[in-house]
Amino acid sequence: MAGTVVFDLDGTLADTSGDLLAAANACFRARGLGDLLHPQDDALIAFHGGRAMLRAGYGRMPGDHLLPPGAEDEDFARLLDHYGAAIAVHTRLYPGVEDALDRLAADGHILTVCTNKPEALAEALLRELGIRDRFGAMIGADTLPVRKPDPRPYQAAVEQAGGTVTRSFLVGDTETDRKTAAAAGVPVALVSFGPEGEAISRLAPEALLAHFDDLPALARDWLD
Ligand SMILES: O=C(O)COP(=O)(O)O
Ligand SMILES: [Mg+2]
Repeated sequence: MAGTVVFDLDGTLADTSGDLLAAANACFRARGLGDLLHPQDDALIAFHGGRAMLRAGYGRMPGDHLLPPGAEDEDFARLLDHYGAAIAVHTRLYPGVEDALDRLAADGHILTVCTNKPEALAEALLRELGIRDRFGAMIGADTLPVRKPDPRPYQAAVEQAGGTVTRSFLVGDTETDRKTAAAAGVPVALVSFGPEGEAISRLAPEALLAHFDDLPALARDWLD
């Protein structure tokens, strides 16, 4: 019997770090701070989301630089504008994603997305990457009043795609994903091809995913 495979987006299906970091750096430049984040070395920060990037950059400002009140909210809005205007310039699917999605679908599994990216941006990116139609549903950060690690977006992603939570698992890349799966009572496979490599095992996922080629066998193990 088949089941449902739930995918995180940033850092899991696609390396979005280049475009995310470019959007954050545009905000810092607008404040005369220059590029505070490094387009390659800061991928791990990018995968923790827009506000995480802004806070990391602010932490690197010269000691005498003071931000006006409300700067983070203002910059976050600016970041989303920049990002939406250049969402798939550097962004690429990780190796083997499309083959793995083909094989999972051929094995009868339902595929769905649960991301903490705002829904409109996630929709746009999945379309740009040519994979939106592979997924039965897509729940973003603002689709529901709550976001991951609350289990409800996960549950909605499974149920809107026609699946059952008890026969599902999450593929993700961060502690947020680890906590979401635990809250939903399902296993998580964390990718070990990201910036943290195998050190991601510190989060004690039920499995590490070293390459998308390994996912169909894992799905058979866990869901059949
Ligand atoms: O934008 C974020 O906060 C992270 O997005 P993700 O949940 O797809 O990794
Ligand atoms: Mg992620």
